[in-house]
Amino acid sequence: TGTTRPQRLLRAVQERATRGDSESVIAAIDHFCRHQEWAMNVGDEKGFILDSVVSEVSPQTALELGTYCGYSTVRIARLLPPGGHLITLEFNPNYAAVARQVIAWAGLEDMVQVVEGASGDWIPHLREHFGIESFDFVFLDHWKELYLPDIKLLEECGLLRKGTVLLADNVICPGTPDYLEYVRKSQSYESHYFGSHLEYTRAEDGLEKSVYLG
Ligand SMILES: Cc1ccc(Cc2cc(O)c(O)c(C(=O)NC/C=C/[C@H]3O[C@@H](n4cnc5c(N)ncnc54)[C@H](O)[C@@H]3O)c2)cc1
Ligand SMILES: [Mg+2]
Repeated sequence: TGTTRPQRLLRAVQERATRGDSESVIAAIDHFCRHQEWAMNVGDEKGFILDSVVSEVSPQTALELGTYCGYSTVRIARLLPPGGHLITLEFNPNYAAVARQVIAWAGLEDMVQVVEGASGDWIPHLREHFGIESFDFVFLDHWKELYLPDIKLLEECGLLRKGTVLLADNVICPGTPDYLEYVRKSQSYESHYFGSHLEYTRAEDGLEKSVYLG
């Protein structure tokens, strides 16, 4: 029983990145994924688009669905404004354990809450548990067939407000057809597609930014 890929990714961060330097943590993960082992992080090319949307929204409250190793968690948290906070949901305890260490290595543990459990179970309890009124920004990067049910649940729980920005990874590859159709057809969303590539490859992929209109 050797190590898992997330554990090897964490070791690469601890060996190559400088504690407290989130840019070096991001660079260490991208290097690991390009030169050692591909992993399903949003990556540097789509990460640049993620950065620009997060900077534009400058969210006080942010939610991420699917932490995995914490790469996009670090990308988002490093750009939060003073007082900003990111809740990230991850149901695999092994991934959550690695992500917590990656986030801590980047020195961002005070801005981030890694919550272990399934999004469908947790979303109805976020308000009472974390005192969240609504989210300014939501990043979707978990199982692709859960994107649609989970934003519908966020709507039903009143956790979206006029202007909440949703950003969804992988809308082309692996693809999220039912989610795309919904946000592009619904009168409640204003959607825009940012074309890019599947992380660390030349395959087409992209991010869909959808603003909730209430
Ligand atoms: C055909 C094909 C295969 C793979 C790819 C490549 C490719 C590229 C990508 O950027 C991808 O994001 C993916 C992808 O499958 N991502 C799924 C990501 C899951 C993470 O989220 C966690 N999780 C899953 N459901 C939940 C849930 N309810 N509540 C909380 N956490 C959840 C899991 O525990 C994982 O931490 C795949 C491209 C094409
Ligand atoms: Mg993804």
